[in-house]
Amino acid sequence: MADQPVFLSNDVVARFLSYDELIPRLEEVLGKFSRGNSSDVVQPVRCVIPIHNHSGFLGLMPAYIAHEDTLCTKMVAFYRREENVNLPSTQATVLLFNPEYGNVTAVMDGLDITHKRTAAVSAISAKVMDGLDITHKRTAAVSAISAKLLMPAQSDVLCILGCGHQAVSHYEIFTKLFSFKEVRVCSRRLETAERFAAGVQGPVKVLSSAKEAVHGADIIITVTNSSKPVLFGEWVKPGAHIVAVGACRPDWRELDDVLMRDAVIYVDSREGAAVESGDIILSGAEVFAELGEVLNGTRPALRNKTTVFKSLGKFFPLRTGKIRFKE
Ligand SMILES: NC(=O)C1=CN([C@@H]2O[C@H](COP(=O)(O)OP(=O)(O)OC[C@H]3O[C@@H](n4cnc5c(N)ncnc54)[C@H](O)[C@@H]3O)[C@@H](O)[C@H]2O)C=CC1
Ligand SMILES: O=C(O)C1=NCCCC1
Repeated sequence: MADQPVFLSNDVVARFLSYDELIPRLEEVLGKFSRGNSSDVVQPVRCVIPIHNHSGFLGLMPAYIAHEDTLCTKMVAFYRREENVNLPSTQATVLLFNPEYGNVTAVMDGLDITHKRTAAVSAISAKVMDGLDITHKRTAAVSAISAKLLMPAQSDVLCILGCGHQAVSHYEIFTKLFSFKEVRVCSRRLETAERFAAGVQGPVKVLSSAKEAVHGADIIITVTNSSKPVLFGEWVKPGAHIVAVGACRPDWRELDDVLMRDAVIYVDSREGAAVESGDIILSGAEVFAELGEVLNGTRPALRNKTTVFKSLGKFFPLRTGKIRFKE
């Protein structure tokens, strides 16, 4: 008879999630996923149901990695919240299974508990920064992989549009991995951007207009919960790299048609993009490659062109070998 599953709170999970380990791990899984032989890394397009009464969605994200026998699923609820609503914008839980017996061995908090309590109003508290969770770290790490592959060789200016939770993890990893001369932020409300700037550890310039914020930027990260474009092709410096993290529903946008038409489009999963990305579906843009294909060397990284990485969220890097459970 199997033991009860263990519960791993965010602070325990966080100990296993250093960016130094996350990045190579995610590169490995992204590459395997894109190999075409789907029997090794199996990750179907997530199943998402609307939570009509609360303007939210629940996504189920199962994954099996055959060569290391890892079976898990993430369950994520996400909402488009107004900033003054004291409710979380994302909640996530990860279940880890014994693949042979099918029993659950671990339940992992996918979001920091402090974050859950304080989200929205004091979203960018120092505590959130200390306890960045699976969802925030994984998403930012994949974005950093896209930047490693696709941002211009000389990238001096980083701009982040949106100043919520993902902005924090993206700021953290991008300033850790790369050296920018200037980091700019802009959010829907000036006070949110100012609170962000006061909370992060490092220099950042707050701008009140997105157009001014992105002017001349070499890399632009959109981490908003907007359903309408926040970034327009005519503002973007030719050759820039855009990491588009929000707009994970087929009728939501962050990028306009001009940008989607003029840029070379990379995704985490072609299949997922065709079903979930409003920026791709509604603009009719063609996907050029998956990040995994670039990592595998089967598609090129066109660094000299304007590139967009449309992130949708996949590939959580759990490995049972790292955490030992009694079964
Ligand atoms: N691609 C992926 O793997 C993942 C995507 N997401 C998505 O990323 C987005 C951001 O997530 P969180 O940071 O957790 O959300 P959040 O709710 O904490 O922050 C959203 C931010 O966007 C800003 N914003 C909204 N409209 C804007 C506009 N027009 N211009 C500038 N800023 C604007 C808000 O002011 C807020 O600061 C959400 O859409 C979320 O669903 C979240 C997790 C993973
Ligand atoms: O991968 C995730 O986690 C999420 N993806 C899209 C929306 C919210 C969370």
